[in-house]
Amino acid sequence: MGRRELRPAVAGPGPWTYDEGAGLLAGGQDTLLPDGTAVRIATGARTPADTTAVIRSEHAHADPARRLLSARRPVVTGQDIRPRGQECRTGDQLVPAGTVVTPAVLGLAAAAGYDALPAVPRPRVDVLVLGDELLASGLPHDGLIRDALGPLLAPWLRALGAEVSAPRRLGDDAEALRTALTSSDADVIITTGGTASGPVDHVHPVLAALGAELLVHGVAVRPGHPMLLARFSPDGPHLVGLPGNPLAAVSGLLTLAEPLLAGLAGRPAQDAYRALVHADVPGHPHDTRLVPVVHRAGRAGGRDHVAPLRYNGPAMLRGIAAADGLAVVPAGGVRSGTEVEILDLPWAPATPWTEGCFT
Ligand SMILES: Nc1nc2c(c(=O)[nH]1)N[C@H]1C(S)=C(S)[C@@H](COP(=O)(O)OP(=O)(O)OC[C@H]3O[C@@H](n4cnc5c(N)ncnc54)[C@H](O)[C@@H]3O)O[C@H]1N2
Ligand code: MOO
Repeated sequence: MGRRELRPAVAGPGPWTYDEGAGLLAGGQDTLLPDGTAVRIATGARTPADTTAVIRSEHAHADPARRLLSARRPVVTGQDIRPRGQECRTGDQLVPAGTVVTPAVLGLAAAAGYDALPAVPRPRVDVLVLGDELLASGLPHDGLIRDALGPLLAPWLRALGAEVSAPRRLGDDAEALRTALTSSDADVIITTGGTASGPVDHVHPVLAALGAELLVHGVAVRPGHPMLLARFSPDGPHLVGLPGNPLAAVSGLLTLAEPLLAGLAGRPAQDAYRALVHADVPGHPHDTRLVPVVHRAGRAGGRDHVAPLRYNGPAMLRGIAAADGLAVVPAGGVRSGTEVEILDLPWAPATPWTEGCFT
């Protein structure tokens, strides 16, 4: 009983007699603890009925010769005994319907004894990257550029709760696109590029040939205005056509793909909120602009705000790579000190490395 790791469970006022050979382990049978006795007990083991308290080994003094245990400090009834049902009672609602099953929710469900949970599965997404000019590795050269969207989209879509297959690069090949669309068994197909009306822009012609219903055909947003949403039949699958310009694609990802995925997964879409913008932001003459921003804490009594970032052109990614949100800037632009709506990016607030060269 004198060894450090032992924690005696005691019944009634001390001192208590104990049996050196006895002990209770986690998962053991229920036992009794007569008044005036102690038994060593492992953390997590069920305390015997009538246990008054558990004493930490460092607060107990054992006399092996007399097989007598005493407490070095006052014992409070119930100390170190974790009662049953501390965080919930039978019939309590642990999480409301529609809750995202995070790792913590899974743990809570298991702790409460659930073996299965009714859940809406993650939407499955296929990503098709179009463009003959795209390289999968190495430095851009001879008019060929790196595919920036395959690497960006897959993890971003996973962060939005989707199950994503490895992006496929199809080039500018109408037949390959048609085959990929008709053979996909995903809930959502996301294409990049080919949304315009040039000779190798195959998205619209192929969708028309397949009889897809065009639900969104361009939006009044810059960058990203050629983005589109289509549906192959009333119960899906959906197709989100993202423009090829990388920041235009991000714009469609946040404003079309994200709410669609949330809807398919039975989740509410992102809560809109507004923040003070800390600089004049020029606007488009008639369309809304989405501008990468970073959140900043107000200094010296100033209010928290967002700062717009440079490198925000349709083909650019430096701004968004430093951002933690996109500001929704109405046509005509906003003056410094105006509140604007913010679309959050699905990761932690940006670190201050954006200071200086981006703002
Ligand atoms: N007649 C019109 N032409 C265009 C319009 C329009 O309204 N009418 N809108 C322009 C706008 S705005 C955009 S944005 C582009 C969208 O065109 P596409 O979706 O057909 O995109 P692409 O031509 O394939 O590519 C545009 C640009 O982006 C580069 N790109 C494409 N994919 C990637 C990728 N995976 N990684 C990096 N860069 C990529 C591509 O090389 C082009 O430079 O249409 C305008 N035209
Ligand atoms: O959508 Mo485009 O990116 O506005 O150039």
